[in-house]
Amino acid sequence: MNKPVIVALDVDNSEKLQKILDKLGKPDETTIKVGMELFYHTGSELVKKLSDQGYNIFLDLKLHDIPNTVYNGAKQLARLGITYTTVHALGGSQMIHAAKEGLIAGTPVGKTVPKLLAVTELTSISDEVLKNEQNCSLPMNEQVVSLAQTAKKAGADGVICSPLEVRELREKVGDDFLYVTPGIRPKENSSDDQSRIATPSQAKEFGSSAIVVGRPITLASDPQAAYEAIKKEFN
Ligand SMILES: O=c1ccn([C@@H]2O[C@H](COP(=O)(O)O)[C@@H](O)[C@H]2O)c(=O)[nH]1
Repeated sequence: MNKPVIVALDVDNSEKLQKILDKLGKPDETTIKVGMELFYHTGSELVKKLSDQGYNIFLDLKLHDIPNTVYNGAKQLARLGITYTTVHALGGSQMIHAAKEGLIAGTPVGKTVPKLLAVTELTSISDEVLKNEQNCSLPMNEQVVSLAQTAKKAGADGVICSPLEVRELREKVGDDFLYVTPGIRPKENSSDDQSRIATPSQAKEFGSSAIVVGRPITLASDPQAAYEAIKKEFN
């Protein structure tokens, strides 16, 4: 089976959303990511609607709060028919565990519990920012491994990381864990807010379980051709 290319639908209205969805093919073969922009604009009703249409939904709200608040938030998200959701691993093991428990408690009987992915270091964070702004004494790869180990012990199903870290993560954290990787740029010399980037074929070579791609598809002159090319390169 093909590994998912998750399309990040970072748009601010339903018309733009529909235009992109029309290019992506059958809902039950498509995984879409609803992030802050779309969710804050349209709310949970849209997520339920997309789920009812058959899309696999990655709801990426990156919860990060005290464990009790995250438990109750995750419990609400589990009612929306989503496949994946996210927390920040930096929230700590108790918070990650609370998110998982909230998802279990909120999932309707007979439905599958959404997979919990913990964001390690955002793919926009560079080595310099990690050291000089986060004052982290570990190099990026060790910091990401450490956060992934914490997330796994706390009950997460996987992590969000850069493809550049997946090989080491598979060795040190295991293959029984999901490595979902944004920071995908089809051209190696891209320069934008992403920092730890890789091409779809590098992500495949390094062992990403799934890739998350936004602007290289949504801003392409032909989004359908861009999506198909990325799927081909990753699988
Ligand atoms: O570390 C992270 C965590 C999440 N993201 C999200 O992925 C997409 C990437 O979009 P592009 O347009 O391909 O850069 C975006 O929705 C982010 O919120 C991430 O990039 N890095």
